[in-house]
Amino acid sequence: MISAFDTATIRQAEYDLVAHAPLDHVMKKAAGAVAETCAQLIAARDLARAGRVVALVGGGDNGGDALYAVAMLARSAIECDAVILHAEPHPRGCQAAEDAGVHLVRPDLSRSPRAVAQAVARTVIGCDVIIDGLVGTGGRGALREPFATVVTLVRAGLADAGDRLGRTRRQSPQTGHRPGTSERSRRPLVVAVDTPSGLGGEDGSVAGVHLPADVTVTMGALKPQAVLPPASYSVGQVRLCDLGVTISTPERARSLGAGDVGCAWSVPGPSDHKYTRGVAQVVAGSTEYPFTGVMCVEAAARTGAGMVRYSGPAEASLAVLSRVPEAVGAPGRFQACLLGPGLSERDDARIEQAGELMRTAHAANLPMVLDAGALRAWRRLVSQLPGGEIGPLAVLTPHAGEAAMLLTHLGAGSQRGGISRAEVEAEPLRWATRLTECTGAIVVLKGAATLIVAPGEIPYVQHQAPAWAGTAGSGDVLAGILVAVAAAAQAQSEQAGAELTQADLARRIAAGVWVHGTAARLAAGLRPDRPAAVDALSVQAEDVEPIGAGAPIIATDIIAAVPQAIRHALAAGPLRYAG
Ligand SMILES: NC(=O)C1=CN([C@@H]2O[C@H](COP(=O)(O)OP(=O)(O)OC[C@H]3O[C@@H](n4cnc5c(N)ncnc54)[C@H](O)[C@@H]3O)[C@@H](O)[C@H]2O)[C@@H](O)CC1
Ligand SMILES: Nc1ncnc2c1ncn2[C@@H]1O[C@H](COP(=O)(O)OP(=O)(O)O)[C@@H](O)[C@H]1O
Repeated sequence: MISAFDTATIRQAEYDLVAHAPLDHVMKKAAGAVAETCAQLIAARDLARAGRVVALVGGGDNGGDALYAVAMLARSAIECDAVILHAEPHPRGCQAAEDAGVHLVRPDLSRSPRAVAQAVARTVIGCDVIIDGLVGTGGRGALREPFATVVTLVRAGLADAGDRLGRTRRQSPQTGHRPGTSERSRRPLVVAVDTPSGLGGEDGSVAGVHLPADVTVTMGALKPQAVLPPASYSVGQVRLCDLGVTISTPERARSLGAGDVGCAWSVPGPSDHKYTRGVAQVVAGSTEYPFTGVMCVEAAARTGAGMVRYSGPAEASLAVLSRVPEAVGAPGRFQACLLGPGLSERDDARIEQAGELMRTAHAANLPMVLDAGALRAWRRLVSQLPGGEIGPLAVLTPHAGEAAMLLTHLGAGSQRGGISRAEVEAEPLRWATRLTECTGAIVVLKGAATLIVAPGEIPYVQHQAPAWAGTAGSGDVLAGILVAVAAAAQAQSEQAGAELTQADLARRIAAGVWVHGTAARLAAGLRPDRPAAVDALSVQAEDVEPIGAGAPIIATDIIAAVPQAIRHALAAGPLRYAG
């Protein structure tokens, strides 16, 4: 499990630690982790020369960390510059850097931000690693000048270097030459100290310009921006420097790892049979989208449902049964239902069928997953329920557009005119939380990072899926996985004679999201574990997964990889013995 805490909480814990330690002891430990990371990245470049590092230094302790880091690197013969961008940089850090032979560059800060930024850009040219020590946890609001212009220019320079690299790579087929790791990683890598400058929001939102990092070496504990989107899309690989802080307050967000999923997963034992493993009922597809049900049903079956029942239009039933002959067309008992993928609002018969199943599930307090068409038909469906309440075991799976539509429909925004998709994408946690408050349901807000939010619970955020997973039908596969997970959870509770709680269901749903993302990784040819080894500083530079790693996939490839993803989770989870 990866846990992120509020920045203010972490700062307080760090202050307590620093107060009882010798002068700059904690800062040197933090700087050591930054230096170690830079040295590893440079070593992986396979250079004939020693390598060059440029630190961008702001006025606080974040800049102090950067200065001590370059001092350490300079002592191991790496060429280092520190660009001082504040009138009063950390004095002992500056002294240490100077003593170690770091070249201190002091642009004239009375000049225009552009002139200062150009001086920075000139220093950065040709370096291997940029250490971002402008602003850390002490940052307040959007970056001020000259930092904003410095960051804008450095970003532009990095993009140009990336383009030049791209052109070189495109030429390689003519020469038959395949670029090696060192050539591929020629663009300077950005190592952020604690947090990329400009990313400071506690909820993952991003205000203004920021400097995206390839690696973020974070101190003490993970800050919200390390896991919450959209900020989390700019932290790169996160490495945690354990300063020995203890934090007793609840997390801001959590992410399940393979071992957690292995623990949460229902596995059949000798006394189990198809009914105790969970029966999933799927209502998907319509005359407009006849084949959506195929993906939902197959995904549910491959996730390990004891049985999958399917209801849909006649032509769709034929398609489902020819692809998954194990599916059952006859109605009957079920432990969880999935309503909505490929459901058209114009298909009254199907909406009526979904409404009937919803009433059955609601009356029996069974989990139900509502996706796509069921979200669009919200008013028609939910108004049929007693009190118009969907209940705590409902799981809503909108993407940002659907979430915006539903929030608008529920009157959740403060502005007239409703909520837009862009607003949800800019503040996904805020809006997923709002949606969960308005409905009382578990909300799975899908995206590159998928949030799983339940009222009053710590949100889960899962980052496993590669961007290749954003392909038509991928959400149908997720919905199929989730209904199987929900059916298994309900069946297990029934066996134990206990009520399935919303918190337990939310955790299992997060595990289902992990399986979807991991299956997509495997299908795309990536290793199952996303290289975000937050508890290790020793991860190699090759482990930094570039954007675009892997290969295109289609949704059915994800289904095929589901069993392998589950196998991986179970192997990482506990050994289970009878009794
Ligand atoms: N607190 C601690 O005990 C420890 C802190 N450490 C480091 O210290 C950092 C926190 O240090 P500080 O509290 O000095 O804060 P920072 O160094 O993060 O930021 C403060 C500086 O940034 C400026 N600033 C704030 N908001 C800005 C904005 N929007 N635009 C431009 N400039 C802005 C301030 O004027 C000030 O100069 C951490 O991120 C971490 O890197 C580590 O050394 C570990 C121990
Ligand atoms: N950039 C991305 N990176 C990772 N996963 C993504 C990305 N974009 C979309 N996804 C995932 O792909 C799925 C798309 O679901 P959805 O939008 O409902 O598609 P469809 O309706 O075609 O099935 C979701 O699980 C989402 O999290």
